[in-house]
Amino acid sequence: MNIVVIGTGYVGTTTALVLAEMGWNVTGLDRDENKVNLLRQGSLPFYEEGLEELLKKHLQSGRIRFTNDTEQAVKDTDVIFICVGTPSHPDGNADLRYVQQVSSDIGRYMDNYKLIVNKSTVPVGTQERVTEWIRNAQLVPHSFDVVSNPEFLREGKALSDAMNPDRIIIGADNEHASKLLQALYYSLDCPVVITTPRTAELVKYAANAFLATKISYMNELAKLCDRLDINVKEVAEGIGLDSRIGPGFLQAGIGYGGSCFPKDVSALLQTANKHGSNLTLLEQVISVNRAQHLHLLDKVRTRLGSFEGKKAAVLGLAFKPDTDDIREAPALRIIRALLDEGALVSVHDPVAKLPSDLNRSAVLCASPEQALIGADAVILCTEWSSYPLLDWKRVKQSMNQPNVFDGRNLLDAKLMTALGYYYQGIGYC
Ligand SMILES: NC(=O)c1ccc[n+]([C@@H]2O[C@H](COP(=O)([O-])OP(=O)(O)OC[C@H]3O[C@@H](n4cnc5c(N)ncnc54)[C@H](O)[C@@H]3O)[C@@H](O)[C@H]2O)c1
Ligand SMILES: O=c1ccn([C@@H]2O[C@H](COP(=O)(O)OP(=O)(O)O[C@H]3O[C@H](CO)[C@@H](O)[C@H](O)[C@H]3O)[C@@H](O)[C@H]2O)c(=O)[nH]1
Repeated sequence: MNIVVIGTGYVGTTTALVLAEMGWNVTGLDRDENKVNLLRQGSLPFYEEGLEELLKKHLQSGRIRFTNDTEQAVKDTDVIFICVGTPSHPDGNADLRYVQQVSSDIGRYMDNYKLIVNKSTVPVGTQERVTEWIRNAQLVPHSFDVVSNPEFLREGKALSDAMNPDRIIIGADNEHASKLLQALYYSLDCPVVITTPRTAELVKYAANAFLATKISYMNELAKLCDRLDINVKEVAEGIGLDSRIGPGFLQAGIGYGGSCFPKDVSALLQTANKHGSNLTLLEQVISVNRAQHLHLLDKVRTRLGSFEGKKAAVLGLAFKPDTDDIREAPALRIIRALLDEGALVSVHDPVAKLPSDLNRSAVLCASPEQALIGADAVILCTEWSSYPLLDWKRVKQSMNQPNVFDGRNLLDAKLMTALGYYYQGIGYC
């Protein structure tokens, strides 16, 4: 069986490699020639542990290839996975232009039956729209099925999440299509939920919105903990041991970012609004998240007085560790606020780079030690595992004032205080 995966971003590349690892012949298709060339040479267009080795392995085994020839790729295949981006419109609705474009391409070029599997995160009703877009673009009628099969991988853990999923959701409107997809996934050992396409589409948004709600809840609780002198990490441990709550996604911090939670929570709200339903809880989840970085900045301001002329060393740019993705990263909000208030900002991240609009106003340093020289405050924004290993005793000598504001509650508060730092986390840590 030949499979084409359209879109070679995080989801497409990971999906293509996992399918190749299962033994299928896979073609990765992207309209971005640079990405296709990089992948052909065995390099990833983004940072993700473990994927490059698998890419090299399957380029060699011949089970994976990359192309930007849509017509040929569609004609040569039996199964097509759609993994293109679904960014936000300014009003929060999902922008489906890439999904529409690939659907039209599929319709135009198909010459026999195809199973089309949508892995992009799309609003309820999109499976029906994709079906219509394909049908409208067909020059000669051919049969096809469109199945909704949302993806749940996390950046930084893409490979292990895709190889060992908690569940597979298959939203199909006929048994033939759902059986075909189940056969493709034969080697994955996890529960499979067979449902309608619309339910599958909602499951994806509902999962992300629920996880975002857990985070905003802990972030609000952390502010209360700061007033009560209670450690929010201990509260998280205490409630997380309740099997009905679970320990995951209870880490308070400077808010969630990334290419998924912010856009998906907004898109779900838009869906609710369009259908006359209120999801007021989610409105609060968003507003808590938008303001969460300000809580840390207030702590810095209280300590330093004003930011004018002060030097802040920001550790971590990426929206989470083990990725170079800076989309909606809380660190960027913090850097922009510091610069607006006259601070000098030095930044370190093991892999992420500054966006072009901050390239001149903030300084990206090659090491955390370099970023800390002359600093009045360290502001830790991403919990990279290398930061606790820094020689904090030594680097203190190079700072102007030994202040550490830990936006991810990563460092050991007692140790930092014993070393002579003024240390503040989120939620009396
Ligand atoms: N990033 C994640 O961790 C993640 C996890 C689960 C689900 N998702 C969802 O999966 C989808 C893809 O996310 P991503 O992060 O991989 O996106 P991405 O933006 O990193 O990659 C999308 C790719 O699609 C390509 N593309 C767009 N239009 C095309 C066309 N007409 N023909 C060929 N290629 C085309 C782009 O060039 C790009 O390389 C989104 O809907 C996202 O919400 C993402
Ligand atoms: O307890 C926590 C857990 C996470 N975060 C933050 O939440 C954001 C998202 O983290 P995470 O969910 O680990 O990363 P993503 O790669 O964005 O993955 C989410 O979004 C993907 C795209 O839809 C889904 O596939 C995944 O299941 C879902 O976890 C990051 O900024 C984290 O710092 C917290 O603040 N506290």
